[in-house]
Amino acid sequence: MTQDATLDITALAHKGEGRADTPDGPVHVPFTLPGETVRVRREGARAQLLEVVSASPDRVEPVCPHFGTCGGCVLQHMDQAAILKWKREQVVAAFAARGLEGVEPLIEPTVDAGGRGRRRAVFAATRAGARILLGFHERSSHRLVDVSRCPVLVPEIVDLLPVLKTLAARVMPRKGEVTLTVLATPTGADLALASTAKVEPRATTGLIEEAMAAGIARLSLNGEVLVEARAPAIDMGGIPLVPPPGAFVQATEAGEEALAARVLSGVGKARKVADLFCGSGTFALRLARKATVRAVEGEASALAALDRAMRTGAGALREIRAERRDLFRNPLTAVELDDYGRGMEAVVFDPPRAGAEAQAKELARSKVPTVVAVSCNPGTLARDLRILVDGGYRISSVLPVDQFRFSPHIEVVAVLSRG
Ligand SMILES: C[S@@+](CC[C@H](N)C(=O)[O-])C[C@H]1O[C@@H](n2cnc3c(N)ncnc32)[C@H](O)[C@@H]1O
Repeated sequence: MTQDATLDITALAHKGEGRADTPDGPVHVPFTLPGETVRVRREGARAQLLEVVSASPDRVEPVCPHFGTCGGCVLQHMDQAAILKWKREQVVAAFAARGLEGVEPLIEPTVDAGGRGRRRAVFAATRAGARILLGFHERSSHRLVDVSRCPVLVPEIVDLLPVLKTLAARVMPRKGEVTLTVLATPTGADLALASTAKVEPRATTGLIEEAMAAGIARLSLNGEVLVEARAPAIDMGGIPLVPPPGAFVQATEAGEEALAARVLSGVGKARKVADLFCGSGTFALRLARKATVRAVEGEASALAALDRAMRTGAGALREIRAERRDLFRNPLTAVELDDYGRGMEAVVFDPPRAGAEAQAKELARSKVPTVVAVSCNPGTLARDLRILVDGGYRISSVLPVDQFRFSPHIEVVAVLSRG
């Protein structure tokens, strides 16, 4: 049952939605801010904003015409300095929930790492009658918002939007969507298409010609490279890396620099380092300039890319021993990490959102002097740090990094040591 109401927003919940605390429980209202009084249409624990009756001083004009419908951004109505402060508070709250309150003074101000914009984007495209829609899904919906501009992406990707639409049309299934993963690189875009459509050889030729005419560096379809006009290489601390099609890379260059700088300073003078969940070597390739590195990762294609980058940078790098391993089921054990006194001097881990609980338990039993934890999820990070602290580690610094402007996401690097 819907019902119109006037509510006072008391907090910004972790998904970036305003929250009103009412006698019958919390109500979440997207696009509102703490301190605001708002008129809403309420349905149970959620409500739709109708009018801001009294606005927060942190309220600003959104920069994008798609804001409000497009599910890509949730916080364009909030001043950037206030967003950075709120993101730090999310880390503080996650740590406090695990009994790590004493760490609060060590949590630094959030680094604004939006830089020139996100260099990697994942779009969906679908057919709507005679038109192709390309963009992001509406919030909590399968409907697509057809995006013509986007302030969070680097301009090179925005300029490609019309071409992406025509390329998507060529591989559009009768029903459903095409997924387009785009990475902007200095040599041109790396475009990875995923589609369930059966694509005839003639259509593939047209696809390749059109992509080449648009200056796309590499084009792949369902994981298979169709054409590579130029290697889509990105710089990893001076070493060129060609990531696998559609693979994970840090969202912004500025974000990667901020995370990598803290990883390197956290590791310090350690000369034997493990980089766990290493991907294609964002940290390993930088660490290997001064240390021998054991790089562990679950994805074979990421390790193959790391291997090629290692060979390219051979003269500048020490040994990187790369290993494919499922670190959830089979973490590096305390015995392996310590290797009877000849083991790791530092361990870096950067897991997916689920965190690295099994690995943290092994580290907690080890004698590794320094651990650097990188995370995109403060909740699982706090859980893993609790395990490390209970195992005798001391947290020495915590750096929140914001590379997802206007979103509730936050990355964190925590440095720990044991005496
Ligand atoms: C957040 S990414 C970090 C990658 C890398 N550190 C970087 O900055 O580019 C997480 C990585 O963990 C890997 N991964 C996910 N589950 C894994 C598992 N169970 N075992 C090992 N690696 C895993 C993913 O393939 C991905 O490369």
